[in-house]
Formats: sequence, structure tokens, C-alpha cells
Amino acid sequence: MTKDAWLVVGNGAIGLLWASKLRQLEQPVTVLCRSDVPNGMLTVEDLDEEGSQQQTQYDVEFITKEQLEGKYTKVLLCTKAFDLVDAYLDIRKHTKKRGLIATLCNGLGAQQDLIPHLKKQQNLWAGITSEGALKLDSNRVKKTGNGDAFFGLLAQSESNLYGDSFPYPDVQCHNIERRLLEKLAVNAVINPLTAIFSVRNGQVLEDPVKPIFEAAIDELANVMQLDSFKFKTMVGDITSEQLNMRIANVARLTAMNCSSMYEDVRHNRQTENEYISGFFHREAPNASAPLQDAFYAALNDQAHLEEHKKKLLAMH
Ligand SMILES: NC(=O)C1=CN([C@@H]2O[C@H](COP(=O)(O)OP(=O)(O)OC[C@H]3O[C@@H](n4cnc5c(N)ncnc54)[C@H](OP(=O)(O)O)[C@@H]3O)[C@@H](O)[C@H]2O)C=CC1
Ligand SMILES: CC(C)(CO)C(=O)C(=O)O
Repeated sequence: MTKDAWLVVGNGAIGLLWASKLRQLEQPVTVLCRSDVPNGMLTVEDLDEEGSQQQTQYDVEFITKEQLEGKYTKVLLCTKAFDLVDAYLDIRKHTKKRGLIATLCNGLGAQQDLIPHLKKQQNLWAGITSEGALKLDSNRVKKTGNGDAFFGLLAQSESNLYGDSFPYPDVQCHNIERRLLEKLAVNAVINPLTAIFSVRNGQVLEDPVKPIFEAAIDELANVMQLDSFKFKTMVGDITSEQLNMRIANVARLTAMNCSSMYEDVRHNRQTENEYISGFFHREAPNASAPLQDAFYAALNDQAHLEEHKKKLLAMH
């Protein structure tokens, strides 16, 4: 049986937020939950045009893996990077062979790891978002920051049901690898700094974190311009000033948000370090990213975060 509903995998902050966005388009939405499966409607807290808090409810279906049936043509995977491949494998037999699979996760690496597991005619749409969202409950999310979202084709088959059109308005782009790398740079600066210094996103623009924030941006712009950086052709034209404007803008727009990495550290959960600073730790040529190396080491050694913090402050 073919299922026309979107299957959103993961009732985390982004899964719930995107379930509501898809539902706003009058599309039926099923949300697959790994653990706590809610009974009620999906509730989204947001500010209205006057800046007052408002709550909107959406009728989406929440299910467990055991309740999955039929084959979905449109799947949106909203897990953390380290869960992406397993989440797809969990639902693979419930996906249409010519359907589309979309991802919305930070970091780089997991999306590419997914490609060999796809059915031959499935298209992979990689997505990114700079919106901020906080999960309040298994069916309740608060929008904590405005931002944009983009989806682009990372793997394409000619006989896919949706061809090269993404069935959500105004998010499609043709240079998704560049967007993923730009977003990776945003996350490689904001996320580790907020997590290591226990601050909200906006505070990376204030002392004592600001000098490290600026040095981290200069470092990334420099890495992107190195001839020996594998991805230079995609992002080598981005200047340090442009990167600074972009990252500072995200920090301002999501100023009150705790980044997803800070949330993970606070709740003793696995972080996406491997797919964020870990990416530069592996890919930046000849130790050209000492700050990313230091962030990577700090987040892999959370028992000694205070010492790592002092070392970073002493360096800048
Ligand atoms: N929150 C934010 O403001 C932003 C987040 N992002 C990125 O978006 C991605 C998602 O983030 P976020 O929503 O915050 O993360 P969360 O940890 O809140 O949500 C991830 C969800 O995926 C679920 N999950 C994992 N594996 C499976 C599976 N096999 N089947 C079903 N569900 C599964 C988890 O289930 P369980 O509850 O059991 O752990 C969890 O509910 C991340 O890459 C994040 O970095 C990007 C921009 C902003
Ligand atoms: C855009 C930002 C920084 C929003 O908090 C994010 O992507 C995250 O928290 O992972």
C-alpha cells in the first residue's frame, strides 16, 4: 500500500517543527517516534506578529516503528547525524523504491554515508536549517529562532517519482554541497563555543567568548581557501568577513537559543562533535585548524571542560 503522507522520522525539536510546517501545507503527516509516543495533537509555541506567545495545534499521526505499515513516498529524516543511517535502515522496508528521502541534520558525513544504503531509484535531498527549536515534550515544541532552510539533491535517479522538484515551496537549491559546508561552518563555531562555555547562542558575540569566536571564523575561512582542502572548489571564494557576517547573523537571530550541542552536553547526551569539528579535524590539511582540533578534543573530554575552557581563553 502506497502512503502519500510525509513520514517524519524523529519527534525531536526539528522533527516536530517540520511536521507542523508540512501540515500547514495541508499534507498528511506521520511522525515516527523512537521512544515516547504522544497521544495528543502536536503543539507549536511561537511568537505572533505582535510578539505575543501563541500556540498552534496540528493533527499529525504519531506512531512507533511497530505500527509502520505500507510504503511511504516522502520521508524526512530528522535525527542527529550519528543516528541518520540507522534511522533510515529502520524504515527502509516502508519506503517506496522510487520515493524521495530527505535529511535535516547538522554536520557533514552522515548524508554521504546514507547514499550506499538507498534503494536504486530513490533520490536523496540533503537539507539544512538555521531555525532554532526546543523540544518541550514528546508532542510540544517551541520555536526559538528564525532562520532559513534549504534542500538540494545529493543523489539522483532519473526515474524518481518527484524528479528534480522538492515538494515543499521555496527551499530548493542547486548547490547544496556549498550550503552544507556553509552551515557546517556556522555549527563548527557556534555549537562548540556554546557547549564548552555554557552560553546561549547570542553570547558568543560577547566577551569573553568573542575573541575565540572571531579567531575560529578566520581559521575556517583560511582552511576553505587552501588549495589542498578537498572542498575548496565549493567554498574557496568565501572571505573571512562574509563568514563572520553569516555566523554572527545566525547567532543574533537565535540569540536566546541554546545550540543543539549545548543542549546535548547539558543533558549528558551524545553530541554531533564527530560530524562538526571532527569533520575539520580530519579534513583540514596539515593541522591548519588548531581551534577546531581544540574544540574536538574538548568535546571528546567533557569531564575536563573547565580545563579546556581555560586553555582556550589563555590562547585568545
Ligand atoms: N534544535 C535546533 O534548534 C536545531 C537542530 N538542528 C539539527 O537538526 C537535527 C535534529 O536536531 P534536534 O531535533 O534538535 O535533535 P533531537 O535530539 O531533539 O531529535 C532527534 C530525534 O530523532 C529521534 N531518533 C533517532 N533515531 C531514531 C530512529 N531510528 N527512529 C525514530 N526516531 C529516531 C530521537 O529519538 P529519541 O527521542 O528516542 O532520542 C530524537 O527524538 C540535528 O542534526 C541538529 O543538529 C539544526 C538546526 C537547529
Ligand atoms: C542554527 C543553530 C546554531 C541554532 O541553534 C543550530 O544549528 C544548532 O543549534 O545546532
